[in-house]
Amino acid sequence: MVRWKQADTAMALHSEEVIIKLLEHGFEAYWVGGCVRDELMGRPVHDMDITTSALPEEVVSVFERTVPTGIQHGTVTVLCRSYAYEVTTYRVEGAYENHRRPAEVEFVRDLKEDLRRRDFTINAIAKAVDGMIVDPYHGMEDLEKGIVRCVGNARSRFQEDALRMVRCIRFASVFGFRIAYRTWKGLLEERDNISFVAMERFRVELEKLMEGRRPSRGLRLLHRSGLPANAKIPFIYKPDTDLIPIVDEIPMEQVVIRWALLLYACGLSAEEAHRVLRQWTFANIIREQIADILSVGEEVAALNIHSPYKEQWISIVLKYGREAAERWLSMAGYISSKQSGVCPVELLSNGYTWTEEMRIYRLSELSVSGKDLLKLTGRKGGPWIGEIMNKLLVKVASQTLPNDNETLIDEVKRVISSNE
Ligand SMILES: Nc1ccn([C@@H]2O[C@H](COP(=O)(O)OP(=O)(O)OP(=O)(O)O)[C@@H](O)[C@H]2O)c(=O)n1
Repeated sequence: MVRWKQADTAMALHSEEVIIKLLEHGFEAYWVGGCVRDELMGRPVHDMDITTSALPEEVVSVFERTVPTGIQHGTVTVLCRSYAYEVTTYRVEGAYENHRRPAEVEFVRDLKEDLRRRDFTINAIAKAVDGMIVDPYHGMEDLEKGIVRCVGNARSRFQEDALRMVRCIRFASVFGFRIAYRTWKGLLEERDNISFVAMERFRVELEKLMEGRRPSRGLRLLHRSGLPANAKIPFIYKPDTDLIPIVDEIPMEQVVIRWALLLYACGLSAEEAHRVLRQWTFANIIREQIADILSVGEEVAALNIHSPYKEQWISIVLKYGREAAERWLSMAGYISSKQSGVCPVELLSNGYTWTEEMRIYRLSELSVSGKDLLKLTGRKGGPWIGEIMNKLLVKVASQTLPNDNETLIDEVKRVISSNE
């Protein structure tokens, strides 16, 4: 059994079962692509792709549970226990349609030919079930030197699939690799074809780039490549702001804050950020999470220095939620190391504690209700109830008032009589 240090043990074990079964039926089969690359680099392996000499229908006949994912392009998904493996037949690719996918593929029986049609040398390494590495295009050497290099002619590789140009920059950025001269040259020569790539595919690469080690480098490379302009994507990157390098300092797990900081550094308001993120085809939920962080910042910028800071902060927390508020505090902390004035010092040092100390978040948690207010005042219902209840919520949440019925009724009386 081959030991995979970077892969989930069960995932590796079952993928090996798949390979062995293909071998038992007289076919060749290897692990290939990202899993081999990531294992060699000591990076976590997320999925394990298999390449085989078996034709798609032969793969289907060998396994009990398969899904014909992209059978005309040679890919069958093999289900083994709770794992799914993409098993792709050795192939070379015919003419490409719109620089996106080959109109037809030709299945071949030689692994080296299959590896030759792959994008980069570091992705063109195969691993056999006995652990032997097949690396005809010297991907291991490029891994060691830290180089992203196309297999063979760069222009041809980029013509086949224009997304590979963005992948090239993504790999360079995430791995901290440099791009081979001819590969970069080929990219610049082919960059117009990026317009054939769907925004969703571009965005997925952008997301991976932002989750990587040094997003600022990838953003700079993207800017220099001219790809975003050709893809007609609203690329908001500003090379001259000294805030962008801070994006790299934010932990990868907090990628939402990285995005918010990038958009902030490029001068976008929450509303503009929302629009750009929609054009980039981000899911609603992520879009809102990012824009909410910026909204918190906008509300902080508008705080009234003559009113109690704590209560004003708590009302922002209540409006956008604790997560967005704390994310903004974190982002403001990073920015403050480079730029003053983004957040009042009092808030920067106390914001987390104030937020942590909140005991209630919702009107329903107050010990008075709208009905109590109606009974107490004898007035007709209307928006005034919501206004008073919200004031009470802010005061209780920020611990200016205790959450007991008697105190809150007194406060209501005071507010009404003073017409606040
Ligand atoms: N445009 C592409 C996409 C993929 N590949 C080949 O298919 C493999 C698997 O592709 P994919 O799973 O999309 O990416 P990974 O290389 O595995 O990288 P990651 O998981 O980091 O996206 C790649 O390694 C590469 O050999 C390619 O040649 N051209």
